[in-house]
Amino acid sequence: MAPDPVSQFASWFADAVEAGLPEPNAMVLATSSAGGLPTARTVLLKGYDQQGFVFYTNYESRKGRDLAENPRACLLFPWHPLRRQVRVEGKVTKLPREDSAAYFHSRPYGSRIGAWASRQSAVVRSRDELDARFRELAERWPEDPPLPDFWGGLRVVPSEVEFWQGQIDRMHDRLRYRHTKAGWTLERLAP
Ligand SMILES: Cc1cc2nc3c(=O)[nH]c(=O)nc-3n(C[C@H](O)[C@H](O)[C@H](O)COP(=O)(O)O)c2cc1C
Ligand SMILES: Cc1ncc(COP(=O)(O)O)c(C=O)c1O
Repeated sequence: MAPDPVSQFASWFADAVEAGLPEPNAMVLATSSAGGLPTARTVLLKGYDQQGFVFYTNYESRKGRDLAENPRACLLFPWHPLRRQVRVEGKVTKLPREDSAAYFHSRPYGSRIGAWASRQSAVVRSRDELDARFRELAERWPEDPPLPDFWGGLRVVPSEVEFWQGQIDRMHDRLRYRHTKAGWTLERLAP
């Protein structure tokens, strides 16, 4: 195992890509409201480094509202064909606007209009209404829509990262990194 979880993640992520897993960067993001109600959904990992794990979303979506009132999250990478999973826990911070803008402008035009057209997680009357909103916004910005102020990146800053490897007889390997004042400590957990 690597001395820190991000280096170890890099190695397992490379294995997931190499193995040809569909959407190896898909991860389940769990959040909870201030009242303690948990929810989970899939998002795409768009970057990671020693600072943490980054994804992009609508800040006013259900997950966005959860994270505004309770900025803690758990990420789960379900790499079943490799008999592996990785779980990341930590605090969540917003990306600087310039970083969100750089990513937003790298997205296909339609996805950028889509971000504007979708009040993510709100109830919509019909598919037609959604499509009309898309067309209206595409007319407003025939090219280069700006970054919406309600959209951008979030970073999960890891405090614990667990690497799980399936083994025979359900005697799996579970190795957990925990951030302490002294740096990262690595512990083995019972399967
Ligand atoms: C494979 C996959 C990847 C997804 N990636 C994202 C993403 O990166 N960002 C995002 O906002 N929603 C993404 N979604 C949609 C979310 O799962 C979810 O439906 C949406 O963000 C609204 O979630 P919420 O109402 O809990 O906030 C993805 C869905 C799937 C199935
Ligand atoms: C609503 C939504 N936002 C953001 C993303 C992130 O990916 P991309 O920036 O590649 O569209 C996805 C991916 O499925 C998505 O469904």
